[in-house]
Amino acid sequence: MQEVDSGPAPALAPAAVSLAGVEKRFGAVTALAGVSLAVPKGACVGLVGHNGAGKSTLMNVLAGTLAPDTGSVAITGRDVTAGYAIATARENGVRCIFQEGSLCPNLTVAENARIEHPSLTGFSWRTDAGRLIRQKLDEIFPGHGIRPGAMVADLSIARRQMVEIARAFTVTASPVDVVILDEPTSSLDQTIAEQLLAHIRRFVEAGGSAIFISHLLGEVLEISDRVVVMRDGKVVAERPARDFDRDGLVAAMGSVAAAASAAPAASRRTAAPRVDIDAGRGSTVRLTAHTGEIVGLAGLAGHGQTDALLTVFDGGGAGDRVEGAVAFIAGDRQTDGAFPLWSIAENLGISSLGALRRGRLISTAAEDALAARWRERIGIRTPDVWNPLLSLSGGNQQKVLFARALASDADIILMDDPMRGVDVGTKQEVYKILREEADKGRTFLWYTTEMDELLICDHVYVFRDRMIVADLARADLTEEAVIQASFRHDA
Ligand SMILES: Nc1ncnc2c1ncn2[C@@H]1O[C@H](COP(=O)(O)OP(=O)(O)OP(=O)(O)O)[C@@H](O)[C@H]1O
Repeated sequence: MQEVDSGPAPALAPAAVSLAGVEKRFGAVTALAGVSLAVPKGACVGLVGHNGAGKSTLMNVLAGTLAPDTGSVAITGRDVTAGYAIATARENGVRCIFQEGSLCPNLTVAENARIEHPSLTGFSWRTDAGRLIRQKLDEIFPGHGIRPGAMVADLSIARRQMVEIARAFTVTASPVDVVILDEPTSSLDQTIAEQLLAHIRRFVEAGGSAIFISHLLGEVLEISDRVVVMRDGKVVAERPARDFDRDGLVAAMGSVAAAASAAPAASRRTAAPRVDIDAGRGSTVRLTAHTGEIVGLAGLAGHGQTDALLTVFDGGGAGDRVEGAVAFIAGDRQTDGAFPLWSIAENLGISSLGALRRGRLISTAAEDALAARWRERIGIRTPDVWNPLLSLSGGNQQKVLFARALASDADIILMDDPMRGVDVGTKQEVYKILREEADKGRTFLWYTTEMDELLICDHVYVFRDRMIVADLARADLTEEAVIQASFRHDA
């Protein structure tokens, strides 16, 4: 059913930016099959859709980084299609915060800010750029703790994302009228994400326009005035946000509404744990995980969860125990784990080379069969598994990393918040697969920032200041309990 709900007209004044009849093909893939979209002045438009629906492609067209095959772009009613490019977009006040990040790692925060502001010249450009970015960081993320002189490579992913966001809102020569945010909160923890949402609201209330793409539907409903749903390169629904609820959005995206989370099996703690490590800095609680268990790691981002996973990956220290083969699924595929120039099939099979070997060589047929099986099982959207990994949408790349670990013969699977950027329908599939695999005897250690995901776990360790500060049994697991444990309560 491909119907577009009409809803009330978005605005009488010309839209801040609009697209009409935009089509874009990549070889055999039609990423955009005739999309029209108008973003009113002083409004935030939420954009949702399954992985590969065409959201990022649409944003790239608006940002001037991709030329459409057909269709037009207008800014405040003026057709700007001819020769539309990044510079035109910028001059007309359109800024984009890309999913993949665009900062230069070997430059400082201030130097990265200067790249977007060529008007900052003269001896003091570095100080001026530093001041500009610091002011914006202070405004959006009070208490951010980022120095303008810091090298971007030394910043955590969350801080890099904060700089990226702040930079998009800085103004010198050209205005900021329309800001496009493609999954901007995917590496931010909840407190920082809320600071960003509050800033976007202030920005639109002051007359700015925003396009907000996210797979966190609660976030989209909270921030948006209107929501646009895309499916297979088309807009299939568009309504005021208040006319949607979460299930309605999920249905419009073409997925089934979330079922109750998979039930855990009865206690599995009969035998000795498969993982038993000191989780760091004087934790009194050891981190243990048994055969068949899904163990959650919670707490604010950067409080030692990833390091605990890496300790297990390295086999633990003296007095620790890690029994069985281990696989790691990274949350940040740009720095860990993905081989962008390799094919999807090669990326998927790299942890299963033993099983794929025929004689002394890796069998292409076996690699092909493995990739085809997983393409089917978690819906990796591609016409050909031998296409490069980079031809996939962000969420589909993440699915490949996930499939790689599950296809391997690892007993222990470590997950470093890998489900961000994966659409709601696929998430439900993956949760089911996790439980099935745990029932077959695998052990999962899962760092996640999403409460829905913690609820799938058998028990959850909460980290604070690089220590385990709580071990919550499933029965005690509530959002409040996790939040309370995550924050220090100095009386
Ligand atoms: N450079 C490219 N080469 C080939 N195919 C591409 C390229 N960029 C995008 N595609 C394809 O276009 C389609 C739309 O991708 P797009 O990245 O726009 O999806 P998306 O809705 O942003 O997905 P996600 O939620 O996973 O980020 C996908 O099928 C993708 O594989």
